[in-house]
Amino acid sequence: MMRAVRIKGLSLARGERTLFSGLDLDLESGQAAALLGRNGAGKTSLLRAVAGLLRPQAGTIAFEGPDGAPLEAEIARAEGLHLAGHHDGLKTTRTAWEELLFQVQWTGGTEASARAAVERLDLSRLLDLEVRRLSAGQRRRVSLARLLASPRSLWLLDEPMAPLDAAHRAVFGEILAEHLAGGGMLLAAVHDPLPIPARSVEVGA
Ligand SMILES: Nc1ncnc2c1ncn2[C@@H]1O[C@H](COP(=O)(O)OP(=O)(O)OP(=O)(O)O)[C@@H](O)[C@H]1O
Repeated sequence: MMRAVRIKGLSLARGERTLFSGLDLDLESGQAAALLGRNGAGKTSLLRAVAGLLRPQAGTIAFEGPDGAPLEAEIARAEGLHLAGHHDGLKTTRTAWEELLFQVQWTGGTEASARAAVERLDLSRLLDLEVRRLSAGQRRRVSLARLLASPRSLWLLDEPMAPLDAAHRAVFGEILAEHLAGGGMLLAAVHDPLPIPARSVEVGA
């Protein structure tokens, strides 16, 4: 199980432009960090770099298991983290249930865990609808259900609450608190405060 992420001296660039450099961030089991910064500062890019989808210009991103044992980055990423972004990666022509089940099974969860997540995120009435017919908030709840249904230590979330209504923000806050209490970690790009205690990390120049 992943117990820590250590980012040292990280620089990221898009095209010719350096977004930020020299970023250090340690995240350990049970901790949350809120990535703050203006539009275009590089918060999404940082999440993608941690997920292994964007190669750093400089610096390192390392993952640790129990007792500080280093984890091989490729395995840590494949088995230890979830990335949920703006583009939620849901296939729009599948029904909500087909898509959720596919994603949950792909990431190591079970049908039973998917059903439990459906209950928790109040998705039962939406399951037969094609993803393209869901509202932004409903779609986001489908993608958050995946996090619940296939347990992974590190959640990388890009403005997770933006499309959620007040009631579902409250549920989401409880889910985050449980994830951290169970030893999980959270790195979230946000413009509004997270509904749980989190360290603030300013991204960008
Ligand atoms: N595929 C890409 N190719 C080139 N530039 C990109 C690409 N994706 C993003 N960028 C640029 O990288 C910069 C950082 O984008 P990023 O999405 O990481 O910012 P952000 O801090 O998450 O912003 P926001 O608060 O608006 O979500 C932006 O200027 C953006 O235009």
